[in-house]
This record gives sequence, structure tokens and C-alpha cells, in this order.
Amino acid sequence: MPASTLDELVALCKRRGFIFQGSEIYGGLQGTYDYGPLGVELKNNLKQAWWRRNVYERDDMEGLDASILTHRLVLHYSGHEATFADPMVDNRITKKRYRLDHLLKDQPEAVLSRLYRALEVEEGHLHALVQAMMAFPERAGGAMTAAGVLDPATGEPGDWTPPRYFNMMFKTYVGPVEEEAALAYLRPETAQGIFINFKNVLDATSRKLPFGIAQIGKAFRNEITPRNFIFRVREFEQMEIEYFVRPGEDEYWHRYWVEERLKWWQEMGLSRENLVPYQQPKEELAHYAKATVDILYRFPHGLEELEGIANRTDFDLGSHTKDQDELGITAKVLRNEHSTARLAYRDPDTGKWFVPYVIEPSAGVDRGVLALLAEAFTREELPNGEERIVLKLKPQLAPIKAAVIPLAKNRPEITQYAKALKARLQALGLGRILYEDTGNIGKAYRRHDEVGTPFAITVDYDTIGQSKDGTTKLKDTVTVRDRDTMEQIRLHVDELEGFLREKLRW
Ligand SMILES: Nc1ncnc2c1ncn2[C@@H]1O[C@H](COP(=O)(O)OP(=O)(O)OP(=O)(O)O)[C@@H](O)[C@H]1O
Repeated sequence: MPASTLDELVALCKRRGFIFQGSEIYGGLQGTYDYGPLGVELKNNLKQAWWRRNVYERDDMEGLDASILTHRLVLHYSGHEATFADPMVDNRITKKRYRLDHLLKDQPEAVLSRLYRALEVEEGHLHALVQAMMAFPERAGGAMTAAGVLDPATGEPGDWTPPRYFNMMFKTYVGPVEEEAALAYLRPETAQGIFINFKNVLDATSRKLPFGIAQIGKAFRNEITPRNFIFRVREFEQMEIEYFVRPGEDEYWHRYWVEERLKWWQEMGLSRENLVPYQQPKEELAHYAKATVDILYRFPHGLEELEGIANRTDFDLGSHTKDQDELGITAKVLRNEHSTARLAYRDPDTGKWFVPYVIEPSAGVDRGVLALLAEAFTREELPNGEERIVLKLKPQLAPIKAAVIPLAKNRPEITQYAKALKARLQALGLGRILYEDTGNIGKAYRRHDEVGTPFAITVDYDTIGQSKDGTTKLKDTVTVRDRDTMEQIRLHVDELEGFLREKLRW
């Protein structure tokens, strides 16, 4: 029986050290979680599996690790300042705060006209006016005061601050002075770091289309209502690919990546019945997307997005490139007045420049971990009527690959043998091997079932050549217990390397 409720998983995660509430001892910081000794292993294993598949096993992918602190212009031209946000403005006199577009909508026409002129925006285009004001907030604040924008609370003209966004992006200040010019963001997605490095990567690697850039890293969103454990949090990790293709080939590659990603999640152990591809209808699409397929997973709290695979057209590179007018960009992008790089591709045959289209498979690491835990959690009734909880994670993903257990803790020959064996197996580089000498053997098995350790290796009297029958024929053999079947086999210690390598191979 899989986990039926999130509470069951939350309890297991806390009890066994997978995941804890962030800042817990001070009452917790909402929307943050800390990965404990086992959680960090599981999460790393998932990320490594993704990296191996998408970077190492392919010949058309490069990796990247861009910075989390991001220049505000990156997120300006990406559209995040405008679309991840509500623009806000304060009246210094009344201390009232307003959403800028709502405030302007209700102003007398004469006031609005003055503003349009001040910001050099064509009359009647309120959206463009707001965007222009947000692009030049210092100028906009002054212009609002000069134009006599009224405060609805008093009906009197206000003394307006520069407008600013209040949105899901976390702001910070880079350098010692907290001023507008020093403002930067914690990235709300890893993707932008890839787009702005497109030319760097292309120049450094001489890639030909199609090719991709892959990145794993933290992203931050000031979610208004974080909930459902690690499903919706304010600090999370993403595994993102931006796959660059020729316009016209985008639909093929979009379908290709949906299939690839579905297959990969199944390889990670998620069952096909719990994975539902969902084609977003036109009205749900983000403004930059031509098509998006979400991979939904049947989480304990409901069917929700695990990964999104979007056809983002030439919006992203087109937004961040210089020379926009020369590149025949099809997406609607902001006029870029700051970029110093041509984020385009020169066709090796025709010599013509164009902006590649982008297919983006974007998956949440934390949502992945939650899905793996939910899928693996199993409550089993044993033949003797007892119940056990077992985490049936794929051995490759399990936080601990094998536990080496001395049968008797008070026999130095046995404990020393077990410690040496642990060190020998650890040196194979297969992941974490644990020397386990807490509790009796039954408790050790139970604990390792619950945290998903696929193999329990026990060093006993036979191992050290002290068999009950007085012979030494079982010397240097150990028992290996399988987590799922609970069956035990006896292997010579020299066979363990081959055994583990085989079982932990992808
Ligand atoms: N607040 C969050 N907490 C955890 N993971 C997240 C969060 N927001 C996004 N993700 C992950 O990043 C992936 C890509 O981000 P994207 O912007 O497409 O999400 P989204 O469509 O905004 O998600 P949602 O609609 O659930 O808020 C998502 O599929 C998800 O796995």
C-alpha cells in the first residue's frame, strides 16, 4: 500500500531524517525546508541521475551553473519584473500604497495625458505606459507628482515615490548600499542564467543546432501560500534544460522532450499510471509559450505539476539579444536597450543569422523527491502478522546503498571486520555505505527497510571463522539481505563488489 496521506510521509521524513521544517527551533520559516542526512543523499542521487542522463549520456548537451544573484535587467527583459509582479507605488503624504495600473486607470484624462507625454508613450496604451514607468521608475515617480496624479483616498494630488514591483521574486541589494541601483534578484527560475550565457557557451563549445544547456540549481519565489510540504515552497531547486532548435523543427523537438521526460521519470521509479501529460489549452499558456505540456503526478494531495515542457519560441534569446531588429524575431519582446551580446546563431550553410527556438523541460527537484517518496512508501503485512514500512526506492536512488552490520557489538573481531568491510565497500564509489551498530539486528533491518536501504550485509561468527560446527568453511562470507524480498543469501566478501556494482548499475 503506497502512502495515502502527506502526513504519513511528513512523519517518516522527520522521524528518519529526510526533511525538516526550515528554522524549526525558532518556530519555523514558512515555505522553507532543510534536507537531513538521508534527504540530502536522496536529492543528490536524483539530481545526479538527471545530470547523467541529460548531460553525460547525450552528445548534444552542455552543463552550466549560473549565479543565483541576478542582475535586474536580466529579469526585466525576461518579462519577470512585469509578469511575476504587481506594480506598486506609495504616496509619501498619505503613506497609502496602490497598485500602479489600478491607480492610473481611474485618473482624469488630463492627468493621464500629461503622463503619456512625460514617458513618451502613445496615448491610450496604459499597459505600455506602466511598463515604461517601471523601466524608468525614478523618472516615473517624479512624472506622476508633476502630472498631478490623484490619491483616491483624499482626491488630492500626491507626492509619489518611484513605482516598484511587489512580486514573487525575492529582492536583495548587492554591495553595501541599499539603493535602487544596487537592487538584484534571487532568480525565480534557473532558465534565465542559461539564456544570458547562450553566446558564452556557443563560443566556448562551437555547438551546432540542435543542442541544449542543462542546469540544476536553487530558485526562489515568494509564494503567497506555500503548502503541501515540499510541493510548494519559497526556496526550491529546479533541473532545467534549454534545448535550442531551428524554427520549424520546434514542434518535433517539443514532442520528443515530452516523451523523453516521461520515460525518465518512469526510470526513476514513478509508475506510468501516476504520470499524466497535460497539454495546456491556449488560454492557459504563458505569453511566451507556443505550447506547453505539463507532466502531472498523482501526489498524495492531488494530481499536480511535476514538470513543465514548454515551446518558448524565440522569446528568450530574442528578449536578451542586441541587434533585435536585424534578427527577424517572431516573439513579442521588449525593446532591448542594454544587451551587449548577439544571442543568435549563424547558419553554417547560408551564413544567415537567426534566433533559435527553445524547448524547455523544467522539473522541480523537491517535487521529484516528494513523488519518489510517495511512490516508494509501502506498508506491508508480514506472514507473522506484523507490519513493516518499507521504502521501495530504486537501489540507485536510495540514500544508503548498503548497511554493514556486525552481528555482535561486543566482539572486537566481528566489529573490526565489519568496519574494514564498510571501508572497502565505501571505496568503490557507489554511494553511501553505512556501518550500522545501533540496536539489535532485527531493529537494524527494520530501520533500513524504512529508509530504503536495498542491502543489509551482516558480519557474523561464520565470517570470522568461528562457525558453530567448528569448521571455517564459511570464513570471509557474509549474509546479504534484500530489502524488498527480505531473503538472505550468503556471499564471499570478494563477491560483494561485483554484486553491488550489478545491482546499482543504471
Ligand atoms: N514554489 C515551488 N515549489 C517547488 N517547486 C516549484 C515551485 N514553483 C515551481 N516549481 C517547480 O519548477 C517547475 C518549473 O517551474 P514553472 O514556472 O513551470 O512552475 P509553475 O507552472 O509556476 O508551477 P505552479 O503552477 O505549480 O506554481 C515546476 O514544474 C515545479 O516542479
